[in-house]
Amino acid sequence: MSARVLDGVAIAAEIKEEVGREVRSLAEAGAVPGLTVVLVGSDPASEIYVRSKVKSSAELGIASNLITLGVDTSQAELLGILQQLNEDDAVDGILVQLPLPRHIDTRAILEAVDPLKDVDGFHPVNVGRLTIGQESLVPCTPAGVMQVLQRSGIAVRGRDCVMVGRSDIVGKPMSTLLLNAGATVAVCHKETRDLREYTRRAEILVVATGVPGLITPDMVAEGAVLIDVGINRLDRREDVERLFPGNAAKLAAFDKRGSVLVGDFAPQSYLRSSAYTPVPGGVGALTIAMLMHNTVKAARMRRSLPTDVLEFA
Ligand SMILES: NC(=O)C1=CN([C@@H]2O[C@H](COP(=O)(O)OP(=O)(O)OC[C@H]3O[C@@H](n4cnc5c(N)ncnc54)[C@H](OP(=O)(O)O)[C@@H]3O)[C@@H](O)[C@H]2O)C=CC1
Ligand SMILES: Nc1nc(=O)c2c([nH]1)NC[C@@H]1CN(c3ccc(C(=O)N[C@@H](CCC(=O)O)C(=O)O)cc3)C=[N+]21
Ligand SMILES: [Mg+2]
Repeated sequence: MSARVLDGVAIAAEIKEEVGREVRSLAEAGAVPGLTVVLVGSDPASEIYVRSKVKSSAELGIASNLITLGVDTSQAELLGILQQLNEDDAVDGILVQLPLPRHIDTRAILEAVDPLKDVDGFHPVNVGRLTIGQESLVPCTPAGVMQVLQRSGIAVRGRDCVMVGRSDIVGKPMSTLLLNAGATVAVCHKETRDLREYTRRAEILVVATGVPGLITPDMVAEGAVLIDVGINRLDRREDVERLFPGNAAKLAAFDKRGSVLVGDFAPQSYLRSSAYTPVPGGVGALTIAMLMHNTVKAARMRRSLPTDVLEFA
């Protein structure tokens, strides 16, 4: 079977186009949506992501603001900044980039963001609302996966879905969205005794573990849809050779940049699928598009404007 590549970049571009139209109509009504990103410390990966969020905002006409804080910022200082942002009427969306330095209690910070401005969808109020199927701000990566499925004509209702990973930011909200959409969902993790027993049964297999090449062809049902959320940077040539035997393009990419990005699926498993999301260029591209979507949604919610015009998450 020849597998279809689900082009995350193209789908993200389509969504950004739609969100851009919403931004312009809000701006005409005098309500330019505003997004503030808070970055504590200087993790290089976080700096890249944050820059790309600010750049996308600018492209769409969202007023973005980046607050960069030193790695020694105290939890109390960060809470004080969040309180100011919660009260600032020009700020529709607040995102605190994760991971935070170890001396800061991540949960305490996520709970300090006004749920109406919580564009990550990580506040317990939004988690709860999602669970009971009420309108909420939905975590960007899982919401992006639902967009990929929907816009690629892949039905979810009644299908057997397996989610590998149970984190609060990807695995759990992803399994909730699939369940709410009518799928039968199994959620697997490190303590799952026989992972293959589950993955082999999946018609739609979503994997977010951060383990490069975890899912091998023997773990995939013929014709399954594979959604690879994992983003792993390989910086040793022998790891690239092991995961991509005979793949000249990946090796060339490695030799050019000194590292490559890979997902959680061994590439040979794609051959058994009917469709799959590549890494890079798959789910990752959707995350930022959905952040832009959530910022506009937050702007509309806070002004009691209808959100159904853009309700696709
Ligand atoms: N595309 C995007 O936009 C995004 C991509 N990511 C990427 O997705 C991946 C996951 O992120 P995140 O959810 O934050 O990661 P976490 O580390 O928080 O969670 C990983 C999950 O995978 C499970 N897991 C790990 N190893 C195995 C294994 N060998 N077998 C079965 N389950 C396993 C863990 O199980 P247990 O709970 O038992 O420990 C855990 O539930 C990462 O690669 C990350 O970079 C993340 C966010 C956005
Ligand atoms: N509060 C918070 N919210 C987040 O949403 C959040 C976070 N913290 N911390 C880190 C993770 C990771 N994340 C990604 C964003 C964009 C890409 C992305 O654009 N990926 C592209 C390009 C990747 C590249 O070339 O480097 C791709 O996969 O094709 C990936 C991953 C958001 N996260
Ligand atoms: Mg912590």
